Amino acid sequence: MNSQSRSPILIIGAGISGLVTARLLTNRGIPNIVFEASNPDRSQGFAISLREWGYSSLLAALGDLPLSGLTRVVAPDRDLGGRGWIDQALRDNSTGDMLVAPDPATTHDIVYANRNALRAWITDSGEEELDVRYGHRLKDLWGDAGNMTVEFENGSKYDGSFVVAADGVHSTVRSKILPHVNPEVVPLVLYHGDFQISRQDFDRLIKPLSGSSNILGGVGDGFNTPLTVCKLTKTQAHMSWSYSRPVHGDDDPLYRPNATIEESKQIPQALLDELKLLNLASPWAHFLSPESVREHQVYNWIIRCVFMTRDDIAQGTEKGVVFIGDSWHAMPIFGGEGGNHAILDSIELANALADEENNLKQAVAAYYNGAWRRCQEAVKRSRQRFYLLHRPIAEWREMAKKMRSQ
Ligand SMILES: Cc1cc2nc3c(=O)[nH]c(=O)nc-3n(C[C@H](O)[C@H](O)[C@H](O)COP(=O)(O)OP(=O)(O)OC[C@H]3O[C@@H](n4cnc5c(N)ncnc54)[C@H](O)[C@@H]3O)c2cc1C
Repeated sequence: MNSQSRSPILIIGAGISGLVTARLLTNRGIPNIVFEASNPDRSQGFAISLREWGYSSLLAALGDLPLSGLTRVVAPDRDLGGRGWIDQALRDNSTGDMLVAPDPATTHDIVYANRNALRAWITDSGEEELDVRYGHRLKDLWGDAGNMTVEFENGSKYDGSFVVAADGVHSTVRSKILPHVNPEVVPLVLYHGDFQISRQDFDRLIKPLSGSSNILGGVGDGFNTPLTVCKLTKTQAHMSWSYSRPVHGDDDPLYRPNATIEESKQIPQALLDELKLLNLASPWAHFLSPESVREHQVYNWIIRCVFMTRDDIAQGTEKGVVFIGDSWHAMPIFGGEGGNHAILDSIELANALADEENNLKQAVAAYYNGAWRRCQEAVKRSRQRFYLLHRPIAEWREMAKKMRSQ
């Protein structure tokens, strides 16, 4: 059978996992179509960390591409010849002193990547163009393995052999076929602010502490305030800050698990009041002051975990669906792993589909057999990392003292 006459695999979602899957299937001549709810010009300016085990696997799967080809396109500091390096150091954000110094053995393990640029790089990493249909928000799906139909809010319908649910933590596919699987809100507070400053200000305020690192890590007494570079040019720095901490008691005004998207974009007075009391040193004090924050584009992330049983997965397979990325294992972002597992899922699924093209259910079972334990362990690790990163400052200082005396 030639690839034109085979029924396509229908991929819902053009995030990291959907695009990597589509790219790898397309490179292997397996027909597929990606459907994405948003428009092509959507912007997700912020960056994510790609770990060595994530980006190396991706480069290998794409045909042993060189790392330099990736960093040249996705590194936030690429315009200045940077490679998206981060030093993984943590500083006391009330003094600027180093608490956890960079470990020379691991400082090249992470590449920081601008999300928009990463999506474009994945899309372009092959000879044949990807078939991505933007403005297609999935409404419903039905059928069984080998014979699926998907319907979109714009009224269009498509037939295909199997559905790949790459539609993220709020997966419509999951809610349709496994409505009992609900994301669990993790009790933590996370605000994120986007802002731009001149290169002069960047060099004066941030660079003396960050050096060439694309993240300036800062921890306080049970809270975190990293400053991160999204894009650095000769004249401008597009930056973001995060402020995170565990939830305080039952009436925490900054914990709003039911906030709508619009509410999440508003800046609560309680946030400004709290930031004022943090006693931050420069440069954090400069960017996290109530006056500055009022000028920033602020977003309150509500962090959710998704957990599925083997039984859920088996039911999904019977209904002609395979899950990848956050749709089946969204995890707290503090491990910096979710996007990397989305990449590995996609690689492993594409390999399995290429090996067992005539038996899709078997291919999907082989994929889950490999991915299951990796993803469950990552969810656990990410939860633990949140608590480690938000420990009391006395513990951080004690740890720093011990490390210095070793
Ligand atoms: C603030 C933040 C920082 C993070 N930092 C890191 C990090 O440093 N390192 C890391 O590895 N991970 C990080 N993560 C996690 C990482 O972003 C996710 O794990 C990753 O994006 C998951 O990819 P995905 O393709 O599964 O889902 P997504 O990236 O969420 O993509 C899902 C896509 O599906 C589309 N979609 C949704 N519903 C529909 C529908 N009904 N019809 C059609 N399309 C639909 C969406 O528009 C979206 O494009 C971070 C997450 C956040 C929120």
